[in-house]
Amino acid sequence: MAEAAERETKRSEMLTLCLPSLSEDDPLFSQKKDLVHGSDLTFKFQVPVPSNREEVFHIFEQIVRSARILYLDEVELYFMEDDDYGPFSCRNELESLNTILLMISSLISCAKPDGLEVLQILQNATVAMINSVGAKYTDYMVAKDFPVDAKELLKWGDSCGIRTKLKIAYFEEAGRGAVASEDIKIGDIALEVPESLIISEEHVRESDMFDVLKELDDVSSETMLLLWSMKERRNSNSKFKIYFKTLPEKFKTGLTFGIDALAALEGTLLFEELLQAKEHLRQQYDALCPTLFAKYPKIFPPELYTWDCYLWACELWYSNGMKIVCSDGKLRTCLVPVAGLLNHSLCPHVLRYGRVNSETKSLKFLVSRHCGEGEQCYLSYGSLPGSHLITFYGFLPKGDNPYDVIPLDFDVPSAENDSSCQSGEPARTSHMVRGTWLSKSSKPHTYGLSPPLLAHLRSILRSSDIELHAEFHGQDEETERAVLDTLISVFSPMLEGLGDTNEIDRENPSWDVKLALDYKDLLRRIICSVLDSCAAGIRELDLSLVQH
Ligand SMILES: C[S@@+](CC[C@H](N)C(=O)[O-])C[C@H]1O[C@@H](n2cnc3c(N)ncnc32)[C@H](O)[C@@H]1O
Repeated sequence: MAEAAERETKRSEMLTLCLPSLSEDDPLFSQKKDLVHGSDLTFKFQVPVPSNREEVFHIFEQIVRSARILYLDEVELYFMEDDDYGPFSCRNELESLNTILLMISSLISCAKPDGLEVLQILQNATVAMINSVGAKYTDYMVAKDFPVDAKELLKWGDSCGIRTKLKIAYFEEAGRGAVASEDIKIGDIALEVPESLIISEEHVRESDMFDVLKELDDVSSETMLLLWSMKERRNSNSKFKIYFKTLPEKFKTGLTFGIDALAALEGTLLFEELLQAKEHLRQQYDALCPTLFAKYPKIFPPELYTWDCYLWACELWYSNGMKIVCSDGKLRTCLVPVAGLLNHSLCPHVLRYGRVNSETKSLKFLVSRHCGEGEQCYLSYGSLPGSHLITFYGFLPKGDNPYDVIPLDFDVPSAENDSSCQSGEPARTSHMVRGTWLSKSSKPHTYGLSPPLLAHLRSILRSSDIELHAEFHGQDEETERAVLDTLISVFSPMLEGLGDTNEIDRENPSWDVKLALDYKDLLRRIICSVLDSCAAGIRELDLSLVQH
C-alpha cells in the first residue's frame, strides 16, 4: 500500500508509445478502423512513470491487440470471430510483436531511469511472446547433408559481397534449405545480398535481346525475364554462371504435374486452375518463341527456346521470384541468389525483406524470431493457400495453414443488391470456409464458421417477419436450421465430387500423385469439418427444442 502511494506521488511523467497508425492505402483500412474503435483500442499509449509490472502488463496487452489489428490480412479479418483479440496467425503475431519491439527500441536509448524500467519490462514481455510463437512450431525438418553445389554458390556469393549467417543443407522434404551456422537473434541479419547481385529486368535491358524485344508489342518485363533466363542459363560467360549452375535441372511444381496427378485432382478447383494455367503458358509460348527463333536465330537459338525450356523458366520465376523495391524506388520481380534457397514455413523466421536499403545498397534478411544454430531458417513466401503453393511451388506446408480456404459464391437476391444488377446477371457475393478446427469460439451457434458467412445466410434465409441479426437469437430457430441445411446441401455434394481415391496406389506414388492426394485429403478434411460442425449445430437445436 505504502509502495503504491509513494509511486503515485512520484508519478509526474507519462511515457508515450506510438504504433504506426493505420494507413489509408491499406485496402482494409475502414474495417480495421471500425475494429479499433469498436474494441476501444488505440495506436497511441500513455504509460505513467513509474508503473508496476501489473500496470505495464495491462497496457502491453492493449498494445498487442492493436498491433494485431494493424497487421490483419484479408483472410484473417474475414474469419475473425466476435470478441477474438488473437493470436490470428503466426505471421500476424510475428509482424505485430516485431513492430512493438522496434517501437520500444527506438525509445530505450533516450529514456530516463523510471521510463527505462517500464520499457525493459515491455521489451522482455515482447521477446518472451515472440519466443513462445516459435516454440509452438515444432515441425522441424532434419538436415541430411550439405550439398557441394550449394557450398560453391556460397563461396561465389562471399566473393561478390554476400554476407550470411546461414549455410545450405539438404532436406528430404524440401530439397535444399538454409540452416543457421550460429545463433541468430531477433532483429539480426541472417543474410545480406548486394543489390548488384539481384537479378531483375535491368539485366534484360543490358543484353543483346533487348533491342529486339523493345520493338515488340505486348511483351511484358516478366516475359522478357523468362526469355533472358532461358539463354543466360546456358551462357558460360554469365556473371551469374554459378547461380544458374546450382539451380535444379527440373522443377517439380503443379505446372509439371503428370497425367496421373491431374487425374487424382479431378473434382477440385485446382484441377481446372492447373489446366488453365498450363494452357495459358502454352499459348504465350506459341505466340512468341517460334517467331523469335525463326526471325532472330542468333539471338534466340531454337535449342534454348523449346517449350520445356520455357516451362523451366516459368517455374524458376514462380518458385524463386521475389517482389523487391529496388534502390530507385521501383517494385520489381527479382531473383536473389542464396535467398532463393530459403524454404517456406507457416511460422517463418524472415518476414520483412522487400526493400533494398538505399544506404548500404543491399537487401537485408532480418529474422523476426530467434533461429538457433543448426536450425532451418525459413522465409515467408506470403499468406498463401495450399492450391497456390502446389501450382507455383510444388509443395504443401506442414501444419495448419490458416489460408487454406474454400471459396463460396452466392447469388445476391435483387432486393439486397439493387444497384449492381444493371448487367442483368445476378450479383454475387463471395464468402469462404476453412477447417472449423481453426475456430476458437466456444459460443453457441457459431459452428466454427465465419461471422460474415453466417450473417449472409441468416439474412437471406431468415423467416420473413423476424428482424435481421448477425448473431443468433434464440427465437430464430427456423432460420438457424435453414442456414445449417443450406450449408450441408452445398458441402455434401462437394465431398462426393471429390470421388474416391482409394484405388490409386498410395504405397509408392510419384511426387506429383502424392501431392495431389495430400491436397485432396486436405480438402476432404476441411469439408468434413464443416459438415460435422453443421450436424452438431442441428443436434444442438434439436436438444434445445426438446428442453423447451
Ligand atoms: C525458393 S526455392 C527454395 C529452395 C529449394 N528447396 C531448392 O532446393 O532449390 C522454393 C522451392 O523449395 C521447395 N520448398 C520450399 N518450402 C518448402 C516446404 N516448406 N516444404 C517442402 N518444399 C518446400 C519447393 O520445391 C519450392 O518450389
